[in-house]
Amino acid sequence: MRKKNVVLEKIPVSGYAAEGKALARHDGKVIFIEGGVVPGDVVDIRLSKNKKDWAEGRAIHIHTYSDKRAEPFCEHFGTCGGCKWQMLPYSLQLEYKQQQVADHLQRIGKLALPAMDPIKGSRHTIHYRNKLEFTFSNRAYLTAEEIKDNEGVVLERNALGFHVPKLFDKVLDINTCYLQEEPVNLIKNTVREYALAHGLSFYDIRAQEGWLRNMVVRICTTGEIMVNLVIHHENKKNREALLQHLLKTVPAITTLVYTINPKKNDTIFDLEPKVYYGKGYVEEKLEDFVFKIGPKSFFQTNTYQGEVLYQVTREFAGLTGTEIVYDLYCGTGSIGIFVSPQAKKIVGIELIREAIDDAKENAARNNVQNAHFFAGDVIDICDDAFFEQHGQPDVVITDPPRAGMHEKLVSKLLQIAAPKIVYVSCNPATQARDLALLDALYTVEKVQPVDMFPHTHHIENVVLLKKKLLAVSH
Ligand SMILES: C[S@@+](CC[C@H](N)C(=O)[O-])C[C@H]1O[C@@H](n2cnc3c(N)ncnc32)[C@H](O)[C@@H]1O
Repeated sequence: MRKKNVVLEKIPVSGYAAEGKALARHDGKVIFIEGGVVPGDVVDIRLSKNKKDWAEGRAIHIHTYSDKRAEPFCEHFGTCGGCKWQMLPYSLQLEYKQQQVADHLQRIGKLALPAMDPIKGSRHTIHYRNKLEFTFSNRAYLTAEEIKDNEGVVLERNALGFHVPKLFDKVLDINTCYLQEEPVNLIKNTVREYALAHGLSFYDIRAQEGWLRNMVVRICTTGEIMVNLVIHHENKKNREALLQHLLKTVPAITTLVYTINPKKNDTIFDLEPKVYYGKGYVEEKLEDFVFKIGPKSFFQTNTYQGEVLYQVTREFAGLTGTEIVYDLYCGTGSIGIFVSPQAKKIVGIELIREAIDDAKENAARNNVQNAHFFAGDVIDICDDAFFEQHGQPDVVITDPPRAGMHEKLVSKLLQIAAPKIVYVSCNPATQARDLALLDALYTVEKVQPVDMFPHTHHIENVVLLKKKLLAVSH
């Protein structure tokens, strides 16, 4: 019998597998390990799954620390769910990500790979995000040490920070976060201190009550800053006092909005943010294109690497000005708009209607006249009549969500048989699965991973597919 809850002792960690889990081999099995370990560490692992060929578990003790380790820079490392790879030097993070992409394409996709260029690392390894969402909670997460060191002391249980992984009702109070540039920490700490000093209630997710719920901060490379404060119900006096105090303390804020959310869930997409100060949106730049980002708009969260990603996509598309380009899963149309000067026509398709409204507005703001955007499910929209009406694509750019492309869309792409497909993916595993299906008609010509999220295991990967020259039998 293969027992669970077995502890394997003194196992050397050898590498990384998917989803940021570390990897070891023992007794003919592959062991996937959680718990922030690094290749070169020697660890004890408590197994939670134990199958014939593989097992899964958590490192419970480190006997020997790898000489590959780096010193984590954040005081919240280990508890916070973000930046989980701080214990790895950035050069090694990139090496493992590159390896992951190659492994997925070869193992899942069973593909012969062209020589891969090295992953494009991020110019900024901290302060690279333009958007963060902080959560207010009256159930602060306290570490075992905090509880032990403060015996008999009543600890502050109101927190403004991030959800702790796997604990839906616990929020880690964040002091300094390195994901966004200043003055974002000043904004967060100003709001928290004011709320505590004035007895404003922090949300209780279990009881579904409390006034302050979330705060979303966007900081752009243009210098513009937007804060969206999400409150449970209107309280004009408290709201105005808090927002005025915030503006006075942080005059760099260019627009301040608030959203009233009395619902059980946190999504604000079905709510109307109200502008308290400024124009109600911010503007972000990618090369010479300017994008309007409202409180509900989607935009690549790492602007610097978003630009690099789009440059790779444009280079792979190899446009000459004569091509009809389909931009599938186009979001707010940013890829299509970015490549539009080099194309004859852009056809963008996206499920979310509001994103398509933004795409149209962004096209108009940038004086792009050859881009056309359509709201709906790619599977429903991409039928023969649609291609007939808008033209057969010379290049298809596809950028699906983590789940990858629907099989029906893959079949349609095989039927349409555009000369080139540029596949942008935030999940190399589903990308590899889709590429295996496309292999019937396409060859992988180029592979370029781009690191959008330093200190995390997340990988973005761009693949250029070219239609095979199939032998014609007479
Ligand atoms: C990874 S994002 C791509 C965004 C965009 N290309 C960009 O660079 O900003 C994936 C997009 O696919 C959209 N989406 C998801 N399922 C879809 C579907 N079935 N049909 C059309 N769009 C879909 C999502 O709303 C999301 O905007």
